[in-house]
Amino acid sequence: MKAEMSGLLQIAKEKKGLLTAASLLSTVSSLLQIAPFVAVYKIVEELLLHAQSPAGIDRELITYWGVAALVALVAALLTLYVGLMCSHVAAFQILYQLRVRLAEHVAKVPMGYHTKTATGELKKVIEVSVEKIEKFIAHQLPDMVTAILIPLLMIGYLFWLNGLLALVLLVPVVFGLWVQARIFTSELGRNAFRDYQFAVEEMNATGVEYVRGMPAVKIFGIKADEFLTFQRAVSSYRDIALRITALCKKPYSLFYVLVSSLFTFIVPIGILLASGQPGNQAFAITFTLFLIITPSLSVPLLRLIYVGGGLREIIEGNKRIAAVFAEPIVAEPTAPRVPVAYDVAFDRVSFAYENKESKDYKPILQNVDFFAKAGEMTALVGPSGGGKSTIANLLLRFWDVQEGTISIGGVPIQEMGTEKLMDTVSFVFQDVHLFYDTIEANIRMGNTSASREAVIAAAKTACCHEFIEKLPLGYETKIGEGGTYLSGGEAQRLAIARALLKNAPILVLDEATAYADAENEKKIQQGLIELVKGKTVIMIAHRLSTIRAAEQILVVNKGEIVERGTHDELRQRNGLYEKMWQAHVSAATWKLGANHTDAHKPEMRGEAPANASLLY
Ligand SMILES: Nc1ncnc2c1ncn2[C@@H]1O[C@H](COP(=O)(O)OP(=O)(O)OP(=O)(O)O)[C@@H](O)[C@H]1O
Repeated sequence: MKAEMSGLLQIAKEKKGLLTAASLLSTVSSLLQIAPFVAVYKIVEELLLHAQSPAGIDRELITYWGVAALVALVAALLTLYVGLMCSHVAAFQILYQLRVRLAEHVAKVPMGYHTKTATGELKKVIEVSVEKIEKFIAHQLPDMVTAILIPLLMIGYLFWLNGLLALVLLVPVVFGLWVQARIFTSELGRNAFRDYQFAVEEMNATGVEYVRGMPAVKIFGIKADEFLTFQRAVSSYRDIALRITALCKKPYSLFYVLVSSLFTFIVPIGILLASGQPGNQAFAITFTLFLIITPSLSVPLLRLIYVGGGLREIIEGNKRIAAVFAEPIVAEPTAPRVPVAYDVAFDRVSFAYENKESKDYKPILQNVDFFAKAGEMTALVGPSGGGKSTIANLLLRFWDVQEGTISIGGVPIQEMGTEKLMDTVSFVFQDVHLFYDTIEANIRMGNTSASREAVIAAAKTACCHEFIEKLPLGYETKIGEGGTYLSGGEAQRLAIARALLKNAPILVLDEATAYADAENEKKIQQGLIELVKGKTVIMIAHRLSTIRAAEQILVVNKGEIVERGTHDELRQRNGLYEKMWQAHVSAATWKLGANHTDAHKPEMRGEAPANASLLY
C-alpha cells in the first residue's frame, strides 16, 4: 500500500504549493464549519442558564454568537470555494503534465512495446486512469480532508465537553469504520476492486471499439448482443458488480445503520445519566448540544466511505501509470556520434521478435548483410512475410537487433542518438497516418520550423496543392472535420510532401503506390521522383516494375538475402527474382478474356509493360 501510494504522492508533489493551499483551506473550512455548533452551544447555554428568569438573558451575547455563526458559515463556504479552485487548478495542471510525459515516454520505448494488447492498455491508462487522478485531486482530496477532519474535530470537542457521552458516540463509529476498512484492505476486497476497475475499463474500451467498427457491424449484420467481445465485457462487468455488491452489502449496511443512527445510542444513555442527576443544569446543556451535533456527524462519515472507494480506484490507476513509466526506453548513447556520410550498412544482422506475453522469441532475420551506397537506390523485394519491412524498421531502431550491426556512414545507429537518427531517415509508409489536425499541420510534421511557403512548395512538388486548394478551407482544413476525408492516394501524396519537407538524406519507402489507381499512381510517382533525388533510398517493392532501375536489388526470402544484383543481372540468374518478374509481368498484362499466349506483346518478350517504371 505504501509503495502504491508513493507513486501517487510523487505525482502530487508536482503541484505541492497548490495542493498544500487546497488542503489548508479545506482544513480551515472544516474548522469554521464546527464554529456554528459552538455558537449554538453558547446560545443554548445562555438560554438554559436563564430559563427561570428570561430577563437576565444577555441579548448582546446571543447576537454576538449568532453573528459569529453566520460569519463562520460564510467564511467556511468561501474557504471551501477557494480551496476547490486550488485543487482543480492543480488537478488539471497535473493531468496535462502527466499526459504529456506519458506521451513522451511511450514515444521513447522500443516499438516492441506497442503490441495490440499494450496499445489497448495504454489507451485505458491515458483515457481512464489519468482522468481518475483529476477526480481524486480536484474533488476527493479536499473531500477527504473534510471527511476526516470534521468528525475528528467534532468528536474531540464532544470529548472536551463530556468524555462518557462522547465515548458512546465513538464506539459505534469506530466499529462501523473497522468493518468497512476490513473490506477495503482484505485480499478478497482488494482483488474485487481491482477486477471491478478492469471490468469498467474493458467495457468502455470494447464499447468504443464496437462503435468504431460500425461499418463492419453493418456490413456483416452483427447485432449488439452478437458482438461477442463487447457482450463479454458487459457480462463480466455485471458479474463483478454483483460480486462487489455481495461482498459489501453486509458491512456497508452495518456501517450505514450504525453511523446514521448515532442518535439511538446517545439518547437512552443521556437520559439515563440525566435521570441520575436531575439538578445538573450543566449536564442538560451539554446533552442538548450532543443532540444537536450527533446528526451532523453522519454526513462526513458517510462521505468517508465514498472517498475510500475513490482512493482504492486511484491507487489501482496509479499502479498502471507507474507500470507505463517503468517500461524501459530505448538506450541513448552518452556521447552521440554524428555520421558524415549517408550510406547504410547491415553487417550480419540477425533479429527475432519478442512475444511480450509468452516471452518467446520468433526468429525473423538471419545474417542479413548488405551495403546501400549513398545517393543510390537499394530495393528490397521478395515473397510476403520474408522480412522486408522488418529490415526497414530496424534501420529506425524500432527494435534493436540481437546480432550484427546496422550503421549509417560507418556509425552504428545505437551510437547516433534517436533524435539524430530520426532527422537522418525519412519514411513513407504504405498506410499513411494522418492526424486530426489541419492539412498544413499534417505536412509540417516533416519539419515543424518550415515556413508556410515551404509547406506549399512541398505540397506542389508532391502533387497535392491542387486538391488541397479545392478543400473548403484549403491548407487550414481539418482532416476528419465536417466530412473532410482524403482518398488513399491523396493521403499518400500528403505523406510524400511531409517527407519532402523533412528532406532527410536517407529515405525508406514502403512501396507507396501499391494501392493507388492509374491516375493517382502517376501523381504519386511524380512526387517520388523529386523526393528520391540525391538520397540514399531503400525501397520495399511489391510491384517489381517500380524498381527496375535500382542500383541494387536484394531478394529477401524467409529472413535471408537469397539473391542480389541489378534487374538485368538477377533476370539472367534465372532464380527467384526471375520467377517473380515473370509473375509480375503476366499479372500486369492479364485481362479478362485476353489471349495470354500473345507473343507479340512486349511483356512476353521479357520487356516491362509501357507504364511499368515511372520512377526511373
Ligand atoms: N511486430 C511483430 N511482432 C511479431 N512478429 C512480427 C511483427 N511484425 C512482423 N512480424 C512477423 O515477421 C515476419 C516478417 O514480416 P515483415 O512484415 O517484415 O515481412 P514483409 O516481407 O515485409 O512482408 P509483406 O511483403 O507482406 O509486407 C512475418 O512472419 C510477420 O508475421
